[in-house]
Amino acid sequence: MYGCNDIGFANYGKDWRQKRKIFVLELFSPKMMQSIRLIREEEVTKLVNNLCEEAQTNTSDYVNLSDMILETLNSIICKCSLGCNTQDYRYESAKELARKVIIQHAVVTLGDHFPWLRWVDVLRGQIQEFKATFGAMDALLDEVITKHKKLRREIIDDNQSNYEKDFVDILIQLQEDGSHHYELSNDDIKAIIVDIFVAGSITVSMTVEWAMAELLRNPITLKKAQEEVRGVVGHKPKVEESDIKKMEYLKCVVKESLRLHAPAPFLATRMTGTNDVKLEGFDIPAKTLVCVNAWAIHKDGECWENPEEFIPERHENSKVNYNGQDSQFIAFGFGRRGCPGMSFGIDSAEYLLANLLHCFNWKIPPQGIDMTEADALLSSKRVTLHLKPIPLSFK
Ligand code: HEM
Repeated sequence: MYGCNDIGFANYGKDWRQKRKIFVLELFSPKMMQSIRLIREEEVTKLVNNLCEEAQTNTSDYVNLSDMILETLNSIICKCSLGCNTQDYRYESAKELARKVIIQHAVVTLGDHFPWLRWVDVLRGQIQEFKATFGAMDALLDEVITKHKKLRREIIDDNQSNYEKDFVDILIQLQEDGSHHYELSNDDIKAIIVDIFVAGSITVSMTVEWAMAELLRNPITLKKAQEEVRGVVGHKPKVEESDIKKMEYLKCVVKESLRLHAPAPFLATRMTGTNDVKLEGFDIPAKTLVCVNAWAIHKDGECWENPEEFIPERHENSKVNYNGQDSQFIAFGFGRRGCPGMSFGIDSAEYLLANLLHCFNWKIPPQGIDMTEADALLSSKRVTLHLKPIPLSFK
């Protein structure tokens, strides 16, 4: 999309550096993180309320928790990016399109492996489907940018400086001010927003989904995590963001979920430098494209004891952290290409999981939980997670 003019698919260079700088310094600045936190709290409260309602109205049914978590993340990302409220028709279309873009990004077609067989993808209608989704997303974002620019002019004319900005507002402001000595086109703005849609919601929702699945299969671990969360939150009906820093075990649960089920199993491909290198007995010629398999590294018996087992305790007092400096744990990648949405991703996963553990007890369906991974670019669950929520009373 947009000629790979985004962050995730762009080659190294000035363009990529500038966009990444904008992403980190402007969109996820400490000030923006504050308004993102409020949006997150609002959407997670909505999820908790919906689950309570489901539990009361459909007493015999198991809810599709995977879908409900993804819906919550999509709402958070759409609100942060476009700022539209739930009454706005664009909000629903944006959420639906974001869902389609995510699914289609993860599809590997025959033509991706064998470019001369691209015509088969055309015959199957896949290319037309991708183009239709891209066209609809592009048109929607054009409309969003036009409306935001109009509103911005009215706000400037009225001398109001203190209005709540979303990501599109910030990008338009940078475009008009020429900040960072960089000319941001409308296509650049759209490409950055699509990156956030694609990378921001499914990765986090998969982390929470796998964590819930693992916990429900490990009752002792579940009990330990729930006792910690409930001990910290007490009789309050929901978890506050500030509670999370006291939940050491919950943090280990999220980390272990990311180890065992890294949402992005393959990192961005890298090219080795201009010299040949020798690594672990292998000769790697200069300028070789290298594909790093985080999934395999996270399950390597030389790095991890009982690598296939879900053991959050292994992270207690461990020096291995998220920043990719320890090559055995690279869920967010490493180096200059490492994930710029890491803090947002971890905070969101921890906050969502804490609320699910605090507000409900959970029941597994009679057929159990299928832990098979889907065969795709993202290691999602092949079968969505269905559970029955049993709400707790905090009166
Ligand atoms: C649990 C959540 C997440 C995980 C596990 C994750 C994982 C990753 C990984 C493995 C990469 C490739 C890094 C590399 O090759 O070294 C990446 C890149 C990226 N991620 Fe994330 N991510 C998460 C959340 C997010 C969020 C919330 C956003 C945005 C809101 C985001 C935006 C990006 C972008 C833009 C890139 C491309 C960076 C570049 O190429 O310079 N990610 N992510």
